[in-house]
Amino acid sequence: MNILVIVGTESGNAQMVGETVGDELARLGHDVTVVEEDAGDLDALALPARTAVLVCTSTHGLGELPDNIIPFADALKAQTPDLSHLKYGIIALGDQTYGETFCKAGKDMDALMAASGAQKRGERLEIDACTQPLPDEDAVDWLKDWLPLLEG
Ligand SMILES: Cc1cc2nc3c(=O)[nH]c(=O)nc-3n(C[C@H](O)[C@H](O)[C@H](O)COP(=O)(O)O)c2cc1C
Repeated sequence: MNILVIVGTESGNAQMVGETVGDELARLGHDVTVVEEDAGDLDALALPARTAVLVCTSTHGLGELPDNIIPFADALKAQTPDLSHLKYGIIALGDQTYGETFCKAGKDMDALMAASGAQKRGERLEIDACTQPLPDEDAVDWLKDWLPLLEG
């Protein structure tokens, strides 16, 4: 499958998770692209050619998107592309001690993908940095359950 991984990160954790997931997808024989910047140019993302998009983002500020994923979010809001052919999943990194804004960027990206018509597959993975020092392990476990859901 042709899978695009879009990373939102401030200090590298979600980047590590996105790259690990990308490596695993490639190892399994998928055609994978991991995008960590300049995702605001939707044409360059070749979305019509993709089977699925996996958004892997942390949350910063008080529930805000990391800077590097804001152009992608803004492009979705401004252009409202028809992504109804795409399946998507969300891996959200956060910290429970932030309370109400726990993993909010992941939740916001989830809503934006759904608003563009993309079809959600699986539950959003929410990784708590406080209790999970190895977020990439959780992500690879989650990926094993997510991939079969893309078949249908
Ligand atoms: C300044 C700051 C603000 C944060 N705000 C939130 C937040 O509102 N909600 C949340 O769930 N996590 C929050 N976090 C936790 C990060 O999302 C978490 O540490 C994550 O692993 C960082 O991933 P990154 O290195 O990819 O940016 C915040 C972390 C920092 C340093």
